[in-house]
Amino acid sequence: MKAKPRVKICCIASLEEAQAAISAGASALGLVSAMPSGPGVIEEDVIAEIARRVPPPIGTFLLTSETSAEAIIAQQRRCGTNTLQLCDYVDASVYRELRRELPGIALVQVIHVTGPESIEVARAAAEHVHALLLDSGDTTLPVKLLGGTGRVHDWTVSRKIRESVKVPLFLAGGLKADNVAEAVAAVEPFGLDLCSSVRTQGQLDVIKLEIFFAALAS
Ligand SMILES: O=C(O)c1ccccc1NCC(=O)[C@H](O)[C@H](O)COP(=O)(O)O
Repeated sequence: MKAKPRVKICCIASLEEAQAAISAGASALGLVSAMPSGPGVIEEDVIAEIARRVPPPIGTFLLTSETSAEAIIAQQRRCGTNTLQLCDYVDASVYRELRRELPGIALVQVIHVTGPESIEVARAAAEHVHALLLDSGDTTLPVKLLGGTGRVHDWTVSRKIRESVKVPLFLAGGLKADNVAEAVAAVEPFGLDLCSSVRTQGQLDVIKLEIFFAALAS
């Protein structure tokens, strides 16, 4: 029997939400720093507090929209998370600088799956990072959409990406109890990432979390 994918609960807004997500079964937490758009942004001092208090081996992902090595390194040092999630695209030289300056910090590149052209983007990024996260944003809009869209993308493209890269892959974008089984069957990702579907009026909803984890387990 195949192992179930790990679950990352994103848009965590407080220590209480972090503890609720971990109790429900999350392996990793997403902590969203300044973004051009989206509902899940929190202050860096809150991110730092959560990162400090969460027990190992839970992944603490700092979501950043920064694209320069200098800015990303400074932000990771302020926040102290064990993982960096790059929500926008960066130059290859940035990955090299991050690896040199932040040894031990895992790098996860978000690929916004807009169509078959995303396969080559994913292949190139996979050479430099520890994992990819496939999401439904769009970096070409006048105000970039870098996540938290609640929208599903084309999972047949995601599947092709999974088959083209050697690094573990997280699937994100509109995942919920009703579609998680189909998503897992279609893509067979290492991990799942979700935000909107487990919230009610912006707050993490423990009942929705339970329903999601039960659907994944069934
Ligand atoms: O939620 C935000 O404000 C956000 C903004 C920009 C980048 C990422 C953001 N959210 C975190 C995530 O990565 C989401 O978990 C991911 O996009 C899936 O979200 P959803 O489709 O709502 O489940």
